[in-house]
Amino acid sequence: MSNPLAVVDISKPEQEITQHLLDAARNQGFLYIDGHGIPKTQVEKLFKISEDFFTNTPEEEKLKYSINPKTNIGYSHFKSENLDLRKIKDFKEAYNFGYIDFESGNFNQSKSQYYKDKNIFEEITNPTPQLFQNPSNSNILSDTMVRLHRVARVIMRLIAASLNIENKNFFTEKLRPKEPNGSTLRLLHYPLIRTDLDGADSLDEETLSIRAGAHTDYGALAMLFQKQGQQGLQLQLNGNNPAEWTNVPYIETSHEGMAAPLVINFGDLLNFWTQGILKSTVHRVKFKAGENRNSDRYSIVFFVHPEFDTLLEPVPSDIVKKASNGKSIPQMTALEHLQKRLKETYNW
Ligand SMILES: O=C(O)CCC(=O)C(=O)O
Ligand SMILES: [Fe+2]
Repeated sequence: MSNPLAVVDISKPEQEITQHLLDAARNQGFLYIDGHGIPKTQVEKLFKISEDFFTNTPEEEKLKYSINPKTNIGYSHFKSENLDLRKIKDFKEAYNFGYIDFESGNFNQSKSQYYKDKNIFEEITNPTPQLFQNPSNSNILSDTMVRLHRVARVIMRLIAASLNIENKNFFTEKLRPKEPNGSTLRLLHYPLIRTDLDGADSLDEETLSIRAGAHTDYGALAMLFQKQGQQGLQLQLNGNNPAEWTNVPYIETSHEGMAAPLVINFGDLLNFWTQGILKSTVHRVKFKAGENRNSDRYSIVFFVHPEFDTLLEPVPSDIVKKASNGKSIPQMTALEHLQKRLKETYNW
C-alpha cells in the first residue's frame, strides 16, 4: 500500500517541520507523527491488555462496566454506536478510559477527585474492570496516557507556531495535565466475523463491510495506534468525490525500538476553533473477512480535548483571520461543543 499521508518527525527542529505539519493539517487533516518517543514494547503490551479484555472477559461481565453517558467512561457494546447516523450500527466494541490526571496517570477517577472538589458527593463513575487495575497493567495504561498527552502538547505547540500565533502556548495553556477536560483513551475491537447479521439479509456487502461508519471526530486531536496486518481505516480526502476512499497503511518508524508512527487527525472542535483552517476529515473503518485479512482489528485511540471551560474564541492568527474573511464564530466552551456532538452520536 503506498502512503498518501505526510510523516512529520517531531524530534526534529521546529523550523524544519512546522510548515510541513500545517500543510498536512490544512489539506489532508490526517498525518503520521514519528519521533514520539513511545517504545514499541510498551505499545505491544497495551495491545495485549486490550486483547485480553475483549477476548477473555465474558459478555455479562463486560456489561457491568457499560459506558456511563455522563462521564463517557466504560464499555460500549456491539451495536451501541452508529457513527454514521444513516447506517446500521457499527459492529465493534470499545472501552473508554477518562477522568485522567495526565501528571500522575491516574485514570477513571471519581468525580470529586477529578474536579478536586470534596463537596461533590455524586460519585458517577462506574467500576473499572479488575484487569485494568492490576498494577502491571495500570502502570502501562497510565504511562501511555501521560506520554500521549505530552505528545499532544508538543503537536499543539507546533500548530500554534505554524499558524504564527504570537503566544506559542495559546493551545497548550488550555491543555494543562490536571485540569478537567474531555480527553479519553479508547481501546477498540472489530471482530473479523460479523455475528450480528440476524435480520440484516437485505443489506448489501458494501454496507456490511463497514465497521465504523463515516464520521468526523469531535475533539481537538485524535491519535491512533494500529497494528501491522490489521488495517481498515479509510479517509475521504477528496471533498468533491465522497465515494472515493483512501486506505491508511501501517508504516514503520525511523526510530529504532520505538512504536510505529501515530496516525493523527484533527477533530471538529479544532476545525471550529480555527475557523475551518485545520481540516476535520471524514473517515471510517471498512474490511471484511477473506479480503486481504484473516484477523480481527484492534486499534487504540487517544482523543484529546482542551479544558472544559475553554472559550473557543477565534484563534489570534493572521492566517486564520485571512481565511475566515472577517466571519465570526458563535461563542461556545469546549464542554458545550463536546456535549452537542455526543448528543448527536448517541441519541441522548
Ligand atoms: O479504529 C480506527 O482506526 C478508527 C477509530 C475511529 O475513527 C474512532 O473511534 O473515532
Ligand atoms: Fe474517528
